[in-house]
Amino acid sequence: MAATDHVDFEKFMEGVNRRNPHQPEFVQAVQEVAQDIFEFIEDKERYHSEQILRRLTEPDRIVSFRVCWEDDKGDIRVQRGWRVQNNNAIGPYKGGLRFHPSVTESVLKFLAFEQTFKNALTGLPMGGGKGGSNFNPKGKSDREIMRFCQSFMTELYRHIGPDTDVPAGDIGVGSREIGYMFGQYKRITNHFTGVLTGKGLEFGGSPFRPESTGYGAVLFLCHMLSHRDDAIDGKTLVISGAGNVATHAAEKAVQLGGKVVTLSDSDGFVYDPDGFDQEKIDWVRRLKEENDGSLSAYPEEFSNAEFHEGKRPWQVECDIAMPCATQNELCKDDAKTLIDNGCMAVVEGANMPTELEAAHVIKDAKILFGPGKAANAGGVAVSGLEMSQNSARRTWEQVELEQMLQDIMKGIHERCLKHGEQDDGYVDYVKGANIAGFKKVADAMLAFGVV
Ligand SMILES: NC(=O)C1=CN([C@@H]2O[C@H](COP(=O)(O)OP(=O)(O)OC[C@H]3O[C@@H](n4cnc5c(N)ncnc54)[C@H](O)[C@@H]3O)[C@@H](O)[C@H]2O)C=CC1
Ligand SMILES: O=C(O)CCC(=O)C(=O)O
Repeated sequence: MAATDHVDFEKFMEGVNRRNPHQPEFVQAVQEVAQDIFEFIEDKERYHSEQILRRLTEPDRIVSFRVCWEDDKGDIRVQRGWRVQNNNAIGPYKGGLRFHPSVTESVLKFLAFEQTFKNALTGLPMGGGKGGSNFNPKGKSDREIMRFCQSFMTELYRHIGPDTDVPAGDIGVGSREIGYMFGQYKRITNHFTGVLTGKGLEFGGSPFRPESTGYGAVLFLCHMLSHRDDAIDGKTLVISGAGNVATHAAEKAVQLGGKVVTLSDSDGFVYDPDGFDQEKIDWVRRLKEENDGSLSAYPEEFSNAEFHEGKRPWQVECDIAMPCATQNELCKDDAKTLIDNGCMAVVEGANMPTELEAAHVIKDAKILFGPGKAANAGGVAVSGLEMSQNSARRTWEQVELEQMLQDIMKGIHERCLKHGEQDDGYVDYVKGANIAGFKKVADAMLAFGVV
């Protein structure tokens, strides 16, 4: 095929839309990546003739299954479960499981697609996958969670394995759920093996996995700032979310001299003008982990703070915004408000928290923009290290893992610079991450021929 005969970006996206009806999140994720890839492969014939991007937008396989469980009243409940195995060109499928009522096939396909590039960016040998269920853990008893996890794994176990596919946690799936699922896997298969990451330390988990996503995102932010001869010390941060990623991002930012003034959940956001310190962050963590509570209770405990019901925190003045809750939580108007208020950096702790139009506003303003697939890759990176520890049947110390995470985040930043630095000195981190992630996976696919 001559270079001029290539399918162009618009035609390509028409095809993606046609083949994936009613899957807006997946189409959005593909569009965000494909824009940059089309520019990169313009003069690279093999990527076109071998249809690499077309192949990458068709998951290797999607498994969908019924999850039946019994609630505490004895009623039978039926949920849907999925595992999307997107691409294993550079290693076993790897990526989290999400339990949330908003989970659909589209959401999991977008997450698995993103995960493929993210995992490549870490430099570790991991392919991309994602899974989960529309099960809502909110308000469920511990026994109900256990029965659901066991039922979920009773089907999932036949599709995963330490060299095949290694799931982990995501929204609604923490160490408790991983424990229940690992227990069931072991019981069914009689294998004690590294088939899940994020496990408890007593049974093969890695120190530092809980901290790694949030800490890694702040380390990535620090690299972005230092590339501009700046630092986090003294900066005000607005963070959304109150879960694993948000609270650990807040903790690391505070340790490094930042002032974090918000956290949020699905009920609204807390503004604390005095800033969150370790005691307040621990309180939020306990509220969420032990009591499944709402942040609306925060001002009763810390009197200077305000709770803003049903709102997101992007109106609050800040130097740095870190969306760490969920997808599409920062829209075009939010982006404009942040920029008007003098925000100098948006760094994504969550996966695709920024709507496409908002991302364009941020890029056009030429402020720093750290995409999730680079900024939040520290979590899956330490999961990759947990896989290595399990294979070698050993455990590294926390200090060793912290050092490895630092090196990995530095490497990801360098890979983004390599492909994202523009002639005027502006670094397009989105483009840099997309191209660096794509190139590694694409070159492996080329080596395999047409499969
Ligand atoms: N846990 C991990 O290691 C990694 C997580 N991520 C991403 O980070 C984000 C957060 O995940 P985790 O902290 O692990 O989950 P989590 O379950 O610990 O916390 C999620 C938080 O987001 C809030 N939230 C959920 N839906 C919301 C909505 N519609 N509006 C406002 N708030 C909402 C919840 O209230 C909760 O505070 C997700 O996008 C996830 O995919 C990315 C990389 C790794
Ligand atoms: O640690 C893992 O494998 C899961 C991480 C994840 O789901 C993510 O990076 O979004």
